[in-house]
Amino acid sequence: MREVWTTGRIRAAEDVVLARTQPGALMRRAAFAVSVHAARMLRERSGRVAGCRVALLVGAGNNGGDALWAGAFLRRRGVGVTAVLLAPDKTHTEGLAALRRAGGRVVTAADVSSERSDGDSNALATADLVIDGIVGLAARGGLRPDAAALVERVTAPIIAVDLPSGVDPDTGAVTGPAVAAAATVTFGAYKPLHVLAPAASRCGEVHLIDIGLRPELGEPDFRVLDPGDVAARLPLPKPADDKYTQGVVGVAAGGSTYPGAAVLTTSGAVLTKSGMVRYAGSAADVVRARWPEVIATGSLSDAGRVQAWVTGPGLGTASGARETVREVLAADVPVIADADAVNLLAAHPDLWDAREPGTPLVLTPHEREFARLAGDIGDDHVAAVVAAAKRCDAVVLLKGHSTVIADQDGRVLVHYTGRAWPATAGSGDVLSGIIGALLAAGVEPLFAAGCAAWLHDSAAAIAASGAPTPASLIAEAIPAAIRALEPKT
Ligand SMILES: NC(=O)C1=CN([C@@H]2O[C@H](COP(=O)(O)OP(=O)(O)OC[C@H]3O[C@@H](n4cnc5c(N)ncnc54)[C@H](OP(=O)(O)O)[C@@H]3O)[C@@H](O)[C@H]2O)[C@@H](O)CC1
Ligand SMILES: Nc1ncnc2c1ncn2[C@@H]1O[C@H](COP(=O)(O)OP(=O)(O)O)[C@@H](O)[C@H]1O
Ligand SMILES: [K+]
Repeated sequence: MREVWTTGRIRAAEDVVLARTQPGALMRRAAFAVSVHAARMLRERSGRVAGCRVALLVGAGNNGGDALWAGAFLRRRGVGVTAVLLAPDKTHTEGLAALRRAGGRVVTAADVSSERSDGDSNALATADLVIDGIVGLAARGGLRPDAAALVERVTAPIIAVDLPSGVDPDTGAVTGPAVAAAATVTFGAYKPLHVLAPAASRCGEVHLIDIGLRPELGEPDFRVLDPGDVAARLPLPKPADDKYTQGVVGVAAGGSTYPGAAVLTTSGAVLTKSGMVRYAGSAADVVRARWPEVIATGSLSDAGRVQAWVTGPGLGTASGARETVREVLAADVPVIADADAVNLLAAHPDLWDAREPGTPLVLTPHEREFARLAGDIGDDHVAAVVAAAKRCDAVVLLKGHSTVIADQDGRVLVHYTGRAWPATAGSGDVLSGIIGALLAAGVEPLFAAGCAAWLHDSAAAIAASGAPTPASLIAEAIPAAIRALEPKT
């Protein structure tokens, strides 16, 4: 499980560690790691390290200090290094002295922008690699114009120190010009921007360097599940199981207007776990035709017992749909409410009263549904989802390029995909079915949502395999996504 801390928490831990270490030791350790990754990138891209040229973009603070020290270490390996200073009066003193001692060159941003053609002012044009030390944890807003102008001139790959400059470290928002790095070397802990869209897509591969902060960090602000975490929670049939003991999933979705939603949601449920799936609604015939093993009935009252209900996809918002949501919420089993069920809950506050207190509820809005349910999402998606989860007394999963999930206790999981294959009509229906299957099997709601987001993305990647894929094929790839996890049977 990858653990993530916000910058305030990281700063506090740094203060403790700084107080007991030699001045500058932490920075040198961080910078040395940057130099190692920079050298590796140089070797991979040009087959050598000595003789290559590296330009450093150096801002006003310690992030610039890291870049300067990294430059000094690279000089020792025979790299030609030129530092481009954005704030010559505020440049990190020891870092600058170290680079100069090592034989590095130093120019100002103004020199580079003046288009002179001597070697130093050409540093950006001739660099094999650029190290971004403009701004780190202190970053606020997009790059300022002088920094943005410098970055615009870069053609070589960029290695970002701690984070790509110009992105918001705590929200991952990108509100102005920002660096797009080929790789990022970060220190002490992952920060939110490394796993939150859109900033995460500007990091390249992220390398975490231990600088001794972990013991001082405490509980993480949020977590990212890895394949092992998902595999450990997947419900697989045990020798003593029968079709009922594994938890029966009920699907109350779709209908005569949107029979496809009924099929896609049911597919997600059928393919995620063994046992039984029931369907209740006016698309019963279509569902039965696609999945003969599903027990399909025309109405909820005939549906029989289930251990979790999935509702919302393709349901519509007419009075019949409202009654379906009300009945499902009153059923005293965990419920996953998606799409129209979210819209109905937003539009008809009385529906909340139908819910049995304490019964798990997972809400899975996309951004527009979230806005109807809980107001404008703003830049800080994690804070907005945490607040909504508390207010709704539910697990809330916000869909998107990074999926953000929170429960009513403030625990947060984030899934960053880095691929956009699931952005296709009906894929949310499949996700609902997966969540329903995991809820029915007794997986804790926060992790049912988290594992489902992971499985869904993995199934989409397998189905797509480099070309666009429809939601039906995402569902069909669920077994392959599960097999790839090699869960213990
Ligand atoms: N603490 C430690 O032990 C260790 C810390 N380490 C390193 O320190 C980094 C944090 O350093 P930091 O706190 O000195 O600030 P930093 O991020 O360099 O910002 C510098 C200045 O940039 C400016 N600025 C702000 N926004 C901007 C924008 N959008 N565009 C352009 N400029 C902008 C603003 O200056 P202003 O111009 O407002 O005076 C700000 O003060 C951390 O990320 C890690 O790399 C490692 O060495 C490990 C050990
Ligand atoms: N840009 C994106 N990158 C990756 N995944 C995305 C992106 N946009 C949407 N998704 C995912 O695709 C699914 C879309 O769900 P949803 O919006 O409910 O679609 P539908 O209602 O058509 O089924 C969600 O799982 C969401 O997280
Ligand atoms: K940076």
